[in-house]
Amino acid sequence: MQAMLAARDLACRRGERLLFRGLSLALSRGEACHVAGPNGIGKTSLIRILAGLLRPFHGSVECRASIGLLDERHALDPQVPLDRALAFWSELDGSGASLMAAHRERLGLADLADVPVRYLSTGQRKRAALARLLGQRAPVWLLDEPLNGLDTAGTELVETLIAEHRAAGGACVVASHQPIRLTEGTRLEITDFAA
Ligand SMILES: Nc1ncnc2c1ncn2[C@@H]1O[C@H](COP(=O)(O)OP(=O)(O)OP(=O)(O)O)[C@@H](O)[C@H]1O
Repeated sequence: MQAMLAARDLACRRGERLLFRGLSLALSRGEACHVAGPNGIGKTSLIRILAGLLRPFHGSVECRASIGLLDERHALDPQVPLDRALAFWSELDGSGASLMAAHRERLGLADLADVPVRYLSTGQRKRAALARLLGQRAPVWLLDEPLNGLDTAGTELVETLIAEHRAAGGACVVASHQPIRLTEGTRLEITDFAA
């Protein structure tokens, strides 16, 4: 099967430091990879390279589908109520108001539609970013620390959403220093590629 996302022989340099080298990965439909490693090893840097936001020092990335990126930058207008902040994206993504309302409900945000984004808690903001990710309907998910700020139920929900995404033919890379349940997923330890 042809890979949806393939990275070949990546090296990453930040400032004067070479973080990793010789790193390759390939994901086909339905596959997932947990990128693991301690703080500062280069997980976020790898996600940003895969997303096309950071140029690798060496190597290449090929992606045959659109990417949904979830990271610490939630890109939700802090000044407007949650439903308007999400509507901005659902209009751009063409996913429709009723579908976004269903995503809000699924993420446990139904009662927060009128609350300005700046008043949301850390976990609520993460849930809102996940609602936007669902609305985006991108086949390749790049999730950077998706469990940060989430309670136990939120963690289980993320694991379920990833499983559903894969079952629907999507692929997923998850960078997380926390354990995450990815059925039959692969694990990539960045320390194995430390320069
Ligand atoms: N723009 C930059 N210039 C120089 N160094 C940087 C830059 N951005 C990140 N770094 C350094 O690169 C290293 C890797 O950072 P990165 O955020 O990729 O790590 P991480 O594995 O995601 O860490 P964490 O688990 O703490 O989120 C860190 O030492 C960081 O200080």
